[in-house]
Amino acid sequence: MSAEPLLRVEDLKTQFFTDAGTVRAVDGISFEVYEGEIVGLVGESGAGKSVASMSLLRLIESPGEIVGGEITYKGETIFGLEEGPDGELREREDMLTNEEVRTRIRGNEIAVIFQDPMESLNPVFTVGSQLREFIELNRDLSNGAARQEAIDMLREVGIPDPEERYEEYPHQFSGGMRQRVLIAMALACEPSLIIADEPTTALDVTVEGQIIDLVDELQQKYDTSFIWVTHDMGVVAEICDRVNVMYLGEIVEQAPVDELFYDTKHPYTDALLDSMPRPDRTVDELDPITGVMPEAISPPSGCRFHPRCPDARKACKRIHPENREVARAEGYPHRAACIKHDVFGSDYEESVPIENGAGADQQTPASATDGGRGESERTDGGEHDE
Ligand SMILES: Nc1ncnc2c1ncn2[C@@H]1O[C@H](COP(=O)(O)OP(=O)(O)OP(=O)(O)O)[C@@H](O)[C@H]1O
Ligand code: NI
Repeated sequence: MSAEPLLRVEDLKTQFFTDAGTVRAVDGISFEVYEGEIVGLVGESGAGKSVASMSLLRLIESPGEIVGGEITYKGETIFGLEEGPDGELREREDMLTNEEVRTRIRGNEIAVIFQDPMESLNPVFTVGSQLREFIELNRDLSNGAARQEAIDMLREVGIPDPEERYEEYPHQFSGGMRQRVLIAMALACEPSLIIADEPTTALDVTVEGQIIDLVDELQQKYDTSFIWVTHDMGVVAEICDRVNVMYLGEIVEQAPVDELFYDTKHPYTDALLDSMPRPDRTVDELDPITGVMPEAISPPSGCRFHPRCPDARKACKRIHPENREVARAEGYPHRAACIKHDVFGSDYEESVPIENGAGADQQTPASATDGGRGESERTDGGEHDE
């Protein structure tokens, strides 16, 4: 593990101010991406994975806003706040301007691949011309040189007959082929980091496997770092070096991938793993995670997972744990936000178990159970605006 991470995210908070209330979509997440590694962001739908990804490139639009935290990329401040003379938070002086993020960072340094290639490809232009124009704009190449580069890139990502396919339109490509084009586009400017938001979710399993193999191969060749967003633990196992598990806007566990699978420290990760089909288990043995994830608008008190957690005790309703280092593996921290671990020094052991599962009310919002989130204790002792 090299000294300085490529990307450092600290206590990032992104909220949406809606008529129904404030959606705390990303609620204080911290993680790093080192050079050449593939870091997973995994969790159920609504966990905040996409909002977190978009925040990294400052692509959040109104009514959404990054309200706190710090994003540092290669020593530059993509986002950072400081306290002004009047005590109000303001953007830090060294924070990159919108213009700088747009021209210097997006595409050139950090590229994004989205789930639906049709959102990123224009149906009325040929695939080749779009790729060529993108390369021309970003790399200062002549039209002819950019065209050749585009064809080479199409070949590189495994598009057969790239000269002919260059002249075709996006609808003439299959889903998997379109996703390959987006990978070519992401790689075209040789970025140091690619954020891939569920890029294989819409594909069938065989094609998904092919795309994952391709990314693995390209990653080794170019040494590009990736943030890989997915809800699929199988994909995580295939591709990630380290993993962040998200639940309701928070990272609840973070570890190198083998460590996460074989020495799981958070009950939510356990539940995700149990709900995943595996070769050593039959379908009947699959345990769906009980209950549904509550809304990010009114998260439960204490540990946000406690209403669905098989290990939950009364203390879990009260204490809101931060993601704290509970072990080390392969030179990296293994962090978990669960007070059953000794490092939290909580009264978990003496606390009475809560009935979850059959018969128990899974979805009781905080307000109905424990007087609301306002009464949660934080384990980090820091000040929190709850
Ligand atoms: N524009 C918006 N306005 C209001 N709320 C939003 C907006 N975009 C996202 N959210 C909310 O933010 C939370 C996190 O959403 P996000 O899309 O990041 O989840 P996700 O983990 O990417 O889920 P999925 O797997 O379905 O893509 C959700 O509660 C969602 O409803
Ligand atoms: Ni998403």
